[in-house]
Amino acid sequence: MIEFTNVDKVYPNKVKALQNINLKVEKGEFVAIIGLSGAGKSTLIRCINRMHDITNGSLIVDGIEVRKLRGKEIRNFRKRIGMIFQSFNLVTRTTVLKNVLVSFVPQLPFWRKLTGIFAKDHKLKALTALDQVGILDKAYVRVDQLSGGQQQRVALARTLAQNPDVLLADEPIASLDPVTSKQVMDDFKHINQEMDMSVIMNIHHVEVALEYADRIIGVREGQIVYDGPSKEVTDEVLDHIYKGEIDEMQQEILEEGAYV
Ligand SMILES: Nc1ncnc2c1ncn2[C@@H]1O[C@H](COP(=O)(O)OP(=O)(O)OP(=O)(O)O)[C@@H](O)[C@H]1O
Repeated sequence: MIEFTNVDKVYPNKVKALQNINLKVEKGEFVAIIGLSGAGKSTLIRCINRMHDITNGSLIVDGIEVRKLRGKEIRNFRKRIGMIFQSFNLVTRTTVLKNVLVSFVPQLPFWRKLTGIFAKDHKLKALTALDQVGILDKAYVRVDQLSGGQQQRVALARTLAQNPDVLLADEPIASLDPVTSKQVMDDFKHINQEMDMSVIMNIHHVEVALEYADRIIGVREGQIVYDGPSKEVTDEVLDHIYKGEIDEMQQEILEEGAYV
């Protein structure tokens, strides 16, 4: 379980990215975080795995007070929290399997790091993860020969190989076409349901968020302005979350209209 209590995040440049966040996410939930660019979505997600430190309040993940972790504790904690990025972060000139195996490198003894020889059980875990996202047949293919969607699946497999409790995803479909986006979102849904893994995802595509997530969190100017089931998200709720943008769009339409 993830619990934010009165969390603020102020960056060193004094930007208040999060203000008084109160939020609980239970195991197995599929949560989408939506909101305007700059609303604080990435910051919110990145506090969970301690990529960013919170400034005030308390953030507890599976009973652990995240801000109190130090050194090795942070590394061990991060293994339990999978993170998927928009940009896949893969080594494209090598095979799919090696990219998944990379996730085990921090756990290897020095001689294995040096020789690049992976243990059998790591290979097995990596191949199982590739199977879970449906690209086992690509294990020995170079990553630069895969499509964008297949590359995102490799990134997903690399994260799954660590068997995390939670999957955080920061705009995972932002650079994908609609068909590929659907495949990747189906993967997330499948993992969420079959493996009972919580998914917390930042996403700009509102219609996709509503289709796949069970719960929507709307963020505006660093604050949660909606938290509820996807089914209950109405146009009024979306207006409230995206208020600034809609007002600006209306203004632009009106101004353009004046020139017609
Ligand atoms: N490392 C940083 N240092 C200083 N300010 C930052 C940093 N990262 C983000 N910010 C600021 O914090 C606010 C929230 O940013 P954040 O990236 O969390 O928003 P977002 O909703 O994820 O935006 P987008 O959808 O464009 O990715 C913005 O005003 C942003 O400029």
